[in-house]
Amino acid sequence: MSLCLLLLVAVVSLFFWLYQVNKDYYVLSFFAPRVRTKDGRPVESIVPVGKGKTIFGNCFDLLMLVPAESFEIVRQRSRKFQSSYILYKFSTAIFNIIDAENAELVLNDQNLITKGVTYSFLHPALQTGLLTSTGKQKSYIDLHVIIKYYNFVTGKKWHSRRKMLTPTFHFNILGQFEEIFKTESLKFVKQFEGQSDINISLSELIPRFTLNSICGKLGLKTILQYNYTVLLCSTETAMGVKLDDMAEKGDRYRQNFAMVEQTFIKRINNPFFWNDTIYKYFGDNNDALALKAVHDFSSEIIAKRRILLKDEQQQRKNKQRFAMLDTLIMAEKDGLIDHQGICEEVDTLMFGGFDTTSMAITFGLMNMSLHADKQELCYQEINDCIDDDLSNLNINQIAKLQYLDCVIRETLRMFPSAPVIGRNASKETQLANGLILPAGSQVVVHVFDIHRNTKYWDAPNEFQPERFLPENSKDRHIYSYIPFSAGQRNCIGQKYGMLEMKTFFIIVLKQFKILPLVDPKDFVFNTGITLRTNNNIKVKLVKRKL
Ligand code: HEM
Repeated sequence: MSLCLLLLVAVVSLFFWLYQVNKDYYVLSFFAPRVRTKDGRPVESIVPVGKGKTIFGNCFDLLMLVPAESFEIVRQRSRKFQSSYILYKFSTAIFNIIDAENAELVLNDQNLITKGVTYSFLHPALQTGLLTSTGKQKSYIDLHVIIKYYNFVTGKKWHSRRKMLTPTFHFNILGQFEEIFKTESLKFVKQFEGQSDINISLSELIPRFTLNSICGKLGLKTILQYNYTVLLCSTETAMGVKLDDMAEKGDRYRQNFAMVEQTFIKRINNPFFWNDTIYKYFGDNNDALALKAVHDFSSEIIAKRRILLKDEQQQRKNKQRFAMLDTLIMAEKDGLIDHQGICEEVDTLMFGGFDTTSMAITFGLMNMSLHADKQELCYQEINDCIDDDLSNLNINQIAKLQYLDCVIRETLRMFPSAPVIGRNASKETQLANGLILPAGSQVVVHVFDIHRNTKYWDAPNEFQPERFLPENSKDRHIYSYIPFSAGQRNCIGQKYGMLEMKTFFIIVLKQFKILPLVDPKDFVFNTGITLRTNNNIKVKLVKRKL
């Protein structure tokens, strides 16, 4: 009897303790520390808190979903809440941002420059290069969870790498790379020589162009000279000249990176797999071979560039090209970076540089195909500014193409290559809206939703490049448009990417009219590292009469 009483007291005490603890921690969501407010108001008076599918908060909302379903669920939440919102997932509070005001707060907060916990899923592929690093790495097991956070304290590593690489993206330096973009774009159109019209699969062809361009920027122009294989959508027949050894490796690199991305998505959707150890033993992680292939490709690039650089240094009188990889190799000589560091930056720049621009070019060509009138405006503007022999195709002339700029911007608004940006609150962070995010909270900026938020954009699903004309953008919140992110961790390659895309469009539009072959209404988007669709995006190129 007395034992029963004792047990009852113990159970009641336990429940009472859990009840008390639950005020500060979402107990059933594996003790997620709760977001608080500065003045003690309920959090819900500032932002809504999403109810989960189970009693475990939002832990299992995305479990077992395919990437297309998880992409749609996130969009549904935005439509439902119509404002930024909080979720509780597996011992973490997640502040989801879908408005410009909160995006501004977060992207400019010094406490929020550390990347989100999910970026650590990219560490096997990219290690801690510029995109994923912040500073000195310290991992710890939170008392009440088994999630490993990457809490970067000093910011030293990221700062020094950013400082090292920023000069290679300087506007004056970019001008020198215009030649690579021009050469690669001309190679792209040359493969269609002699054909009056052709259906092409952009999803296949464009990534080859952008991977080749970034390898050029890394300093590999001379070893990645190859002809493209033309993939005819109708027959899927490979036509053209045999790819050389390096080109095949480039294709394999892309395929292998796609496998690495699959792992990333699997881990995002299943909170148990956020823990490296659990994933190692219970996840079907069969991406070791893919990772090896990805790293072998970049290692080969580095090794080849080391040899080329040695030869070039002996030959060249004055430094003409400031290749990115050269900068890293030089810094290695000065003891500022080691071979491992060079590898992680090369992996990061290749990853950051080819997939983002290839998605933007793909959607850009598709948009032009669907809007003949806008395409014609671009074509007229290009003809007015750029001579047919491309002799004046340079950075200054390109800067005059205002409408083309609007078309690219509008494409990146509708289809942001990086649809999500994630941050980790390295310590307790108070936001100007009154919210207090506990240390370890995750912040997810949904760029896709901000770009389609009706608060800033009329008819957001319509392609209207004119929105970006200066007279139409002056009253718009700056953070309502953040395809390249903003603040300290903004995209280092944005000017490079814009120049590459513009050069490509100029050369393609000068020679071809672009006709539609797909309807975006049929598109099914997927959760991914970059914006993904299940659909093969195609257009028809019709030779212009000169
Ligand atoms: C359409 C083209 C591009 C888009 C839309 C884009 C978008 C972005 C975004 C949104 C971020 C922030 C990511 C985050 O905070 O998680 C970012 C960062 C970054 N991007 Fe880009 N990017 C593009 C092109 C490029 C190119 C061409 C390169 C390299 C040649 C590049 C290299 C990087 C790097 C290294 C970072 C990390 C910067 C840092 O944290 O200091 N990106 N990019």
